[in-house]
Parts: sequence; structure tokens; C-alpha cells
Amino acid sequence: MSRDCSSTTCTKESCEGCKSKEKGAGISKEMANGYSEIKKVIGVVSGKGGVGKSFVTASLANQMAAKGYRVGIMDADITGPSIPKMYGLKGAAQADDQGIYPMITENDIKIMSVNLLLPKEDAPVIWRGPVISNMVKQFWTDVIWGELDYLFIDMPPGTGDVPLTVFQSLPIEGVFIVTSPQELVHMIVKKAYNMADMMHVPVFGVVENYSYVKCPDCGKEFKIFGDSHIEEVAAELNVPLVGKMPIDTSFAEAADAGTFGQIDNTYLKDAYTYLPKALEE
Ligand SMILES: Nc1ncnc2c1ncn2[C@@H]1O[C@H](COP(=O)(O)OP(=O)(O)OP(=O)(O)O)[C@@H](O)[C@H]1O
Repeated sequence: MSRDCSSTTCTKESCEGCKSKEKGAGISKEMANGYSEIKKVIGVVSGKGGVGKSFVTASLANQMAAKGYRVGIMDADITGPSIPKMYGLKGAAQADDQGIYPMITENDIKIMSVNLLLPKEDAPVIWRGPVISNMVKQFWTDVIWGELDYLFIDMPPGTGDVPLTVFQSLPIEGVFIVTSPQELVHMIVKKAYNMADMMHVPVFGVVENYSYVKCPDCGKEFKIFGDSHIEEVAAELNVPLVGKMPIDTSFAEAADAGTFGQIDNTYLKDAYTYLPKALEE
């Protein structure tokens, strides 16, 4: 394991007494598990629920895995986890006194989610905010991620406890914001943007989902949520528009069938260009 001491590669072993531990406006970052070495931590957030955040997280992870990077997904949506199901994974994840082992998808992505720790995948998580936030911290401190180039974090919707914990406690490089084309989008995207900004977390870009649906017979595009305002919002916030995704039933079917590892989401094909480089060029 490298002895490199940066805020993103700090581990219990390599960074004992490390200065970077003291960075971050007086809030010290949590130390990763001693057997993890993670280069870039990337969040995926949304101002409201159901806009396709998990879908975008998994698409980004697939894209980077296909390019040969070592990739993980931390499912921080503790009360509504959907990542394991998308990849057809079921618990129980294994653990020993060194930590908890993530499960691995067919396309070699390491996954940790509360659903891999529950006795039954339909058991509800009825925990209060601080307990949920602690679980997310444990996904960082107790999970043996090994060596990763990118760890994507699928956050719960909104600006609550979990994004706050992740922004304050993990060495996050930046976030993507996912949204849908509705009237409220201005306010909702701005809330998510403003939270990241207040926490000094860069926004890499915005992704619009459910932009249109294409008629399978005539190819005509229908904007079922109305006209998009995402270009204006992106310009106003001065962040790139990373992609616009239609409703694509083949993707939804893959997510339901647990075969999302086979999906190459071409609507986000340039997303990788907005990510910080994990490897020296
Ligand atoms: N572009 C799309 N085309 C077809 N189905 C989609 C698309 N985007 C998302 N879905 C489907 O919509 C549902 C919600 O998506 P997803 O779980 O990614 O949303 P989310 O924002 O993560 O939700 P939550 O608020 O629960 O965290 C899922 O069943 C997903 O497969």
C-alpha cells in the first residue's frame, strides 16, 4: 500500500498524524478502513426523490469500470437502497475483524449497501437520522474497499443528514446533481447546488433525466414532463450540462432484472470527461 498522504488516500495505517486529517474548516475527515485506498470519491445528489440518482450513479460506475478503472459504489440511500437490486446482488455481505467486505457485480464493481447487511432485502430500515448517518460513516471506516480509482456515493434525495455527513466527513471531490424537467427544477437544483457550495464541494455538472420519451414506432419524442429549463439553470449556476436522458424502458427493465451491469448508458457518454483524473497521465 502506498504511503502517499493526501486527503483522499489517507488510511488508518498510512496517515497516522497526517496534516490532511486536520483540514476541512476545523472538521476532521473520517479515516478510511486500513485496507482501503481510494483515489477519488464522487457524490451523486438530487434535490428531490425518484429522479434517477441511482440510475445515474450506476451508469457512471459502469462507464468507468468499462474503461478499466477500479470502481466502487457506496449506497448511502440507507432507507431506500436500490443499488444491489439493480446489479442482482443479495446479502449477506461477509465480515471479519478487519472489516466488512463489499460484494462484487458481474462487471467488477464493489458495492456496499445496507441491503447487503439486512437479514431480508424487504426488511425496512426504521432508524433516526444520527443512526443513519453513522451507518454511512461506517461504510467508509469499516468497509474493506481495497484499491479503488473511483468510489461513487449514491446519496438519499434532498439536503438532509446523509449529504451533510458525507460532505463533512468523507474526502469528497465533488458531486453530480440529477434532476427532472419540471417547473420546480430551478429551485430544487439550486438547493442542491447551494448546499454543495456552502460545504465547499465542487459541482461537476447536472444531469437531466426523463427529458423525453421516444415513440418506438414513429421515433417522435414526447416531452411528458414539459419543456426543459436545464440549459438555463446550468448556465445560471455556471456548471456543465452533462447529459439529458430519455425514459428508456430497456434501462428500467435491466434495473428490475438485476442486469444493470450490462448497461452502457450512451446518453451520458461524455460524463467521464467531467471527473477528476484518478491516474497520473
Ligand atoms: N431514464 C430512465 N428510463 C427508464 N427508467 C428510469 C430512468 N431513470 C430512472 N428510471 C427508473 O425509475 C426508478 C427510479 O429511479 P432511481 O431509483 O434511479 O431514482 P432515485 O432518484 O435514485 O430514487 P430515490 O429518490 O428513491 O433515491 C427506477 O425504477 C429506475 O429504474
